[in-house]
Amino acid sequence: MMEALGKKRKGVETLGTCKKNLIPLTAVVSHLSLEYCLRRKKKCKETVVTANIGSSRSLVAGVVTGPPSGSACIDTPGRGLKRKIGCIDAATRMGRKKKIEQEYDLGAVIGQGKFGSVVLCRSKASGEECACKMLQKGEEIVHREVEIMQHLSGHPGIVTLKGVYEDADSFHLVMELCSGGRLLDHMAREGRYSEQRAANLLKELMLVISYCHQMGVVHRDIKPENVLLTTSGQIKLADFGLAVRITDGQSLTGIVGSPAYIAPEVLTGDYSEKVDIWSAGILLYGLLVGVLPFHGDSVETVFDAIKKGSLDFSGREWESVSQSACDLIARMLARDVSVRFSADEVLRHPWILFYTEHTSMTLFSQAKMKNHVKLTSRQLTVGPGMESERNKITASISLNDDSGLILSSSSSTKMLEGEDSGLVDVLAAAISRVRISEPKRSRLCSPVRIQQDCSSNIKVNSLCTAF
Ligand SMILES: Nc1ncnc2c1ncn2[C@@H]1O[C@H](COP(=O)(O)OP(=O)(O)OP(=O)(O)O)[C@@H](O)[C@H]1O
Repeated sequence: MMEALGKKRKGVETLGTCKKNLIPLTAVVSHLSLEYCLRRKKKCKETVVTANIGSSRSLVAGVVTGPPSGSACIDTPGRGLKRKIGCIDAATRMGRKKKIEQEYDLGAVIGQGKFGSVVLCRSKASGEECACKMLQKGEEIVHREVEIMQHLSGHPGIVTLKGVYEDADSFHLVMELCSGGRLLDHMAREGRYSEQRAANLLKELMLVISYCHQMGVVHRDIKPENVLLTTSGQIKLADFGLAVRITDGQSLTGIVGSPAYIAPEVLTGDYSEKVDIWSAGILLYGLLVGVLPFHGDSVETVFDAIKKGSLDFSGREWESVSQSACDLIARMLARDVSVRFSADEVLRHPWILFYTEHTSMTLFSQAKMKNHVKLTSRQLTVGPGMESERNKITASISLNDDSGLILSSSSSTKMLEGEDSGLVDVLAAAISRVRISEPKRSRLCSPVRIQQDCSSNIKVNSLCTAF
């Protein structure tokens, strides 16, 4: 298994040019390595900015952000690296007594980051296979990455950090293994995603992003390279090397991220957690059409496109994409941050609800099969203006006493044979007219306690008290 995975990853890395119908990897990969330059050059010494929070002023720096109020992690700019290393000491007291080699067998390289490699490893005690990220000492960023992974640990959509080991030259971060590879590689292999698949994937991702934001963490590097998959296909957000903690109303500065996915406000000044929504919007765009909206030959031209380029959904590649999907992308890629959707707003968008809510999909399938579904009493009729421009469809939506959406539709045969986007638009628009209650936190984000084996040094959901 260890060898097989190592070989698989090696193969994946060669996917630079693609066969017919596959997405060229370069079309979605963030090949311009901005964060590398910045990490090297600045070692994350981001600008310290001040922001008004109610009556108090708060200092925020990229590396030493203030924690959410009430959190145990309190730091102020000026505390040194030694203080931060205390965090790792506390988290890995047991692990540091032993070298990683005493507890794990190290195997093949399964990934290459810019600051070290990721290898397969197997617990000597339990036989469990994990991934081990090896980072050279001297990168302040390690401490923040560890602290944030601990802070977020326990959510099923986040790679669990199982332990941190240290030797003279490097840190070893032992993480749960995501054998399914990177989302980027799936996109390159499989080509454009269907709307249903993209919506389900985006929903999973947005649940994780929503959780991060609720926990006061901005990831700042959302991209398909950092979305890993398990063997069962569940997504796991990885690489918190650029993540930072933030409180409501605080703003961040410092140009970090991967150029093609960077939000415009990152380039011009203060920014907030909404940068993650922008990056996820770019990812959704890539999932649906296989290219990214803002690209260029150099970092500068990419940044120019991000600042000035407009979204264009009129190309051939968009013909089969529903207007509702385009609407969501436009809301996620709104340059005006005040109107850009939050993670929870994305999750409540009709396009997401349509493809991911059980009632909607059941009805959609029934509509496709029978071309006519009628199930209920209390009718909520889609108005006469709801006829799709692309497909001749009429539909009526009803809401039964159990709040299940009910559809009565008729549509052209042509649409049912292949072009579903019109029906999607009609239903999504209808769904948007139904009052959708505020999602309960438990529904949006239900962190589960991950069982960790006894070799783990990290307590689930423990907060680092050293910051
Ligand atoms: N838990 C894991 N399970 C399986 N593979 C992993 C895991 N973590 C990382 N990898 C692999 O290692 C690669 C590099 O990991 P990661 O992104 O964390 O490193 P990095 O140095 O921060 O990378 P980047 O260049 O994106 O900044 C990933 O793209 C992935 O292929």
